[in-house]
Amino acid sequence: MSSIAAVGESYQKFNPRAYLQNNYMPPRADFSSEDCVVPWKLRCLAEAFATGDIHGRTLIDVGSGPTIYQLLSACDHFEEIVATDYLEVNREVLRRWVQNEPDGFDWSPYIKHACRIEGKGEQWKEKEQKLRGKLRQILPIDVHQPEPLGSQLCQPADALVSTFCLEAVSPDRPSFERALRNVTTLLQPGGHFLLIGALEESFYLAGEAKLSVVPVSEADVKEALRKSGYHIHDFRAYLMPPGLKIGVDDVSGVFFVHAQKPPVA
Ligand SMILES: C[S@@+](CC[C@H](N)C(=O)[O-])C[C@H]1O[C@@H](n2cnc3c(N)ncnc32)[C@H](O)[C@@H]1O
Ligand SMILES: O=S(=O)(c1ccc2c(c1)CN[C@@H](CF)C2)N1CCSCC1
Repeated sequence: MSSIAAVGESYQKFNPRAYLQNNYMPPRADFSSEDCVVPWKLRCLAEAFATGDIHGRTLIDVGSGPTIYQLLSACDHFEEIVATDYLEVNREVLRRWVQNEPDGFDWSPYIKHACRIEGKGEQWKEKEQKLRGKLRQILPIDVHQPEPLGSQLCQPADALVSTFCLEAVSPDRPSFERALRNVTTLLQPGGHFLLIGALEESFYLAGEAKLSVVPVSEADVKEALRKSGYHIHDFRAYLMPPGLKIGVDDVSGVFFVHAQKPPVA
């Protein structure tokens, strides 16, 4: 079995509820200070969209998983948001959230925080409904394919978002770089890419699944973006406090990148 096939096999045991528990619920998900990692991530995304430079008809989220926090500040700037994931179990979690099913994950702390830092006086229920209205497609994706969305992509997107995906699905640095090159085909020339990921992480848990992660440094991420032709507008890193290392992963830090695909030469 190829190493990429082995990654796909390992994801068959991925448990969305356990993943959400490990990473998006207290005590790890702490909003008590702007210096905590979750407020830091939301602020990175809010500030990127607040520039007014990132807008258009369609934004694609690559490897959405069972989460929507990464789309909260995007929804005012795009007509349509496309969520994607490799696993049907995750796409079903997202569909149930969009349909406001009773067993959905409570994203309200994230939505309230996004409204607060955006400072537009938007009510959180208003933003929640707005995002539900914009999330019109939830598609299968495989970033290891040259055409990650297969024949489902009618035209390249105006922007991409991707959070904790590429390094978590790539067995090594070359496949990480290839995956980035593959997803870049989903983006219009001149389009913007907001990428969040784990620094120097080698594994994470999601229920029975123990997933391997290719450890990447800041330099590795910048090199991969350079090889795919991107201009980096902003690169930030967050050093994980020791208290947040509780055994569900060995992440050392988190990176945020705002990059732009060159316009057609
Ligand atoms: C660590 S989770 C990230 C989820 C979410 N974006 C977040 O910020 O928490 C990685 C996601 O990548 C998805 N995935 C696994 N293999 C993939 C592949 N070949 N192509 C695209 N996504 C994949 C998994 O199903 C999972 O939802
Ligand atoms: O936002 S995080 O930095 C975060 C959020 C998600 C993930 C990681 C980290 C690291 N492992 C990833 C596996 F790919 C998933 N965070 C980690 C500390 S507690 C709150 C969640």
